[in-house]
Amino acid sequence: MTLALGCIADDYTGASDLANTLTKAGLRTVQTIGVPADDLALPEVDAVVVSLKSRSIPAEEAVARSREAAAWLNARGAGHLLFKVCSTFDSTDAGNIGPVTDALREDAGVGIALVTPAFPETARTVYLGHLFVGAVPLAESPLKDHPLNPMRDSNLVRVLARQSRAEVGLIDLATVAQGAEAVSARLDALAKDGKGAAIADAVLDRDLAVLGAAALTRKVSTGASGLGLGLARALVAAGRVAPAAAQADLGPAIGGPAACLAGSCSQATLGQIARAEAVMPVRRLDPARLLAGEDEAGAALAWAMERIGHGPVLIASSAGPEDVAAVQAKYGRDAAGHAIEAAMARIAEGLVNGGVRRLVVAGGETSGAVVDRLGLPAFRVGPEIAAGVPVLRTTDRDMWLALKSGNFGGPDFFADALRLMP
Ligand SMILES: Nc1ncnc2c1ncn2[C@@H]1O[C@H](COP(=O)(O)OP(=O)(O)O)[C@@H](O)[C@H]1O
Ligand SMILES: O=C(O)[C@H](O)C(=O)COP(=O)(O)O
Repeated sequence: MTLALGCIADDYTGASDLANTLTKAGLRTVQTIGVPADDLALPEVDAVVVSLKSRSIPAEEAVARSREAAAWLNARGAGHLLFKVCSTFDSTDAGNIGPVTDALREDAGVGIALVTPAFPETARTVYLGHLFVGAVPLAESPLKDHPLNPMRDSNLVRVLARQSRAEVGLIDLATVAQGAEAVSARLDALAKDGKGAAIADAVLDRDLAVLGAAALTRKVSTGASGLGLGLARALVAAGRVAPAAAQADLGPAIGGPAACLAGSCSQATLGQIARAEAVMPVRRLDPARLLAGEDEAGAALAWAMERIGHGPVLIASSAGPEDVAAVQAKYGRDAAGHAIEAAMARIAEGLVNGGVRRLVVAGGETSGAVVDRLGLPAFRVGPEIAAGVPVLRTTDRDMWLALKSGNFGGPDFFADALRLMP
C-alpha cells in the first residue's frame, strides 16, 4: 500500500468527517481507530485517516500518539501528512494543536506548516486569521461554552502561538487570492522569518484548492476537513490520485435494533435531541445521580432494552451551558466529562450485546469512548447523512455507525441517520 495522503485526526467524529470529505472528493479512504496493528487487513486505498482520542488529553501524550500514527502512515508511503483538527479549532491554551504540529513538522524536517480550520461548507471561514462560525466570530459563538475546550479567542494566530514553541504567522486572503505559488512563497518568507506555522485565510471553497496545492509543497499540514478537501483536489489535479468512480458499495442491509447516544452539549445536538423526542423514546441521564454513584447507566440500559424491539431509542446526557457548568463546578470538568463518557460507553456495550447493530453517537469525545469500548478497529465510509457526517460500516463485524460531530447535522439528524443505515 502506498498512500497519497496520511491523516491523523484528534477525535473520532472529526476523523469520520474528514474521511467523508476525502471520499466525496474521489479518494478511496478508510478510517482506522487508533494506530492499526500491522496485521490489520485494509483495502487498497489512497488515504487512511487514523482516529485518535487526543484532542483533550495532555499535550505530551497527544504528541506521542500522533508520532506513532505518523510512523505507521510513513511506513506505508504517505506522500503528505494532514493533522486533522476541529473546524472550530477546539483546544485549550494547554492544548495540542501547536505541540502536535510542531512535532510532526520537525520530525519531517519541514520548516513551516500551513494551518487552517476553514471549512466553508459548514460555515467555518477564516479572515485575517480570525475564525468565524457562521456570521459570528468564534469567541461569540456557542463554542465559547464548550464543556472541554471553550473557545474564547477568535484570533487563531494568537491561539496557536500560545500553544506552540514556534512563532506563528499569517497568510492573508489577498495572498490566497493570488494562487498556490503566492501562498508557497509566503510560507517560504515566513519560515525565513523564523515562523514554524502559518494560519491561512479561506472564505470560499476555491480558496481551499489553492491552500491544498500550496500545502502539498511540504510534507505536513494542519487543518480541518476543508484543508482535506483542498489536498484531495490538489492530489487529483496533480495526477497523484485517480479519482474513484463512485461511492463504494458497502454491502447488504444489516437491519436489527437501532439506538442513538448523545453526549455532545452543542447547540445543534440539543436541538436535534428535542426533535428526536417527536419520533422516538428519549431518556435523559441525570449527571448528578451518575456522578454521585447511582447506576444511571444500568437504569438507562434497562430502559432501552425494554424498547428497542419496537423501534429506535435515544439516550442523552446533553445539557445546556448553565447545567453543564453546575455539574463541572461540583464534580470537576474532567472528572464529570470522563465519568459521563464512561457511562455512555457502558450503555453502548450493553446495547450491542443486546443486539443493536445500528448505532448513532453524537459528540467527538463521546464517540471515542463508545468506539473504544466496543473495540472497533476500522470503518469503511458510506453515504453522507449531513455535511461532515457519513454512515460508517465496521470492518470486523456487521454494524452501521454514525459518529456525529457535535456541531454538525440538520434538525432531524437522528432520524435522517437511521434512514441511511438499513
Ligand atoms: N450534562 C453534562 N454535564 C457535563 N458534562 C457533560 C454533560 N453531558 C456530556 N458532558 C461531557 O461533555 C463532553 C462533550 O464532548 P463531545 O462528546 O466531544 O461533544 P462535542 O462533539 O459537542 O464536542 C464530554 O466529555 C461529555 O462527557
Ligand atoms: O468540526 C470538525 O472539524 C470536526 O467534525 C470535529 O472535529 C468535530 O469535533 P466534535 O468534538 O465532534 O465537535
